[in-house]
Amino acid sequence: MIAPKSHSDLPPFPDGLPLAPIARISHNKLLQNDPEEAERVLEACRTHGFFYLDMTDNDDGQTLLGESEDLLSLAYRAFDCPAEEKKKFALVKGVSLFGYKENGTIKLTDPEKRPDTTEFFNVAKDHMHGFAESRTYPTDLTDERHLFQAFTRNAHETCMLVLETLAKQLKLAPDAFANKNIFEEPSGDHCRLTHKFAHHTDKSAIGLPSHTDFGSITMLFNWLGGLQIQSHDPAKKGEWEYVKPIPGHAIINLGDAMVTFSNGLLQSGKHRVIPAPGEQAEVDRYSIVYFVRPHNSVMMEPLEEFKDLSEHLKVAGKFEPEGGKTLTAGEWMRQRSIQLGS
Ligand SMILES: O=C(O)CCC(=O)C(=O)O
Ligand SMILES: [Fe+2]
Repeated sequence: MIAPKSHSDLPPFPDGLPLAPIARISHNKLLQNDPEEAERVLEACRTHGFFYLDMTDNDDGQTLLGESEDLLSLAYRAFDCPAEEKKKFALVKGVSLFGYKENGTIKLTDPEKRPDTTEFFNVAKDHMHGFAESRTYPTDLTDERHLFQAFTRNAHETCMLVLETLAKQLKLAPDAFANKNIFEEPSGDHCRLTHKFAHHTDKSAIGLPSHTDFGSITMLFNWLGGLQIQSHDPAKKGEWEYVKPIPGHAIINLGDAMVTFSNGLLQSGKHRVIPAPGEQAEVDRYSIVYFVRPHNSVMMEPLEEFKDLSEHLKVAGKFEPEGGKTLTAGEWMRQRSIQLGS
């Protein structure tokens, strides 16, 4: 294991690579209801479905940054144990999204059938808060229950600020999206710790194959490059561009559930993880992710206000619910997780 000890130990992100031109949004301005910043959030979510959130400019943001660093240290410890130990906590595909996913799994929709080089621990918000009966997790993780509780609550709140901003910009009730993602209701919300091995003998392997997240909104903290999204510039359409990590900034992206709720007005950006560029490729890569997913009883259909948009747009992932009927979020998540292989 080649784990960095802090930001200052990390090799630099090289110059001269194609960077995704995604907006930098101020968390503080969103908290202050700044109308121009709100407009920029809507624009980002109608185009890339991705933006940076500057968390350095207010106390809540600083708290979350601190918690993400604490979870990074925890991730170093949690993954640094024998594979056999970690596999005792394996998630069961099609049954539950929560638990350990080893590297080397293959996404069913990946045309090239490449194995991935990333292992995960998916830790359910409901298990950490006692909103649902918990599965087992390694004691390294359960010993940090309070950290998971604080991080998931704060990350959820920040994600709800984004959803409220979008709802207001779209002239909906402020809670039109937030009320589909109620913190205390059973849902697929979880914190994911990821670890990508620096060196891999299988040259066909990829960090994470291209995908869209399938929940409502994702908040991501990473420290090394490798994350890429596809360009929206018509001249470069489909070309992959790096989302360079910026210290003190989270990366926010929308998932397919928001595409469904908005009937295609809002976008879920396709993304993937490849080996970190330049010297960064020599270091194991970790990320800390919080996924907000609609709570299990929500119907996966457009909001009333968007039902008559002339054309019903399909979600970005090639996902069609079985039988074409409207699913509850619980069933939708189950079907998507089987397809994703994670
Ligand atoms: O690690 C990253 O930068 C992205 C992770 C990701 O896309 C995911 O876990 O869905
Ligand atoms: Fe993702």
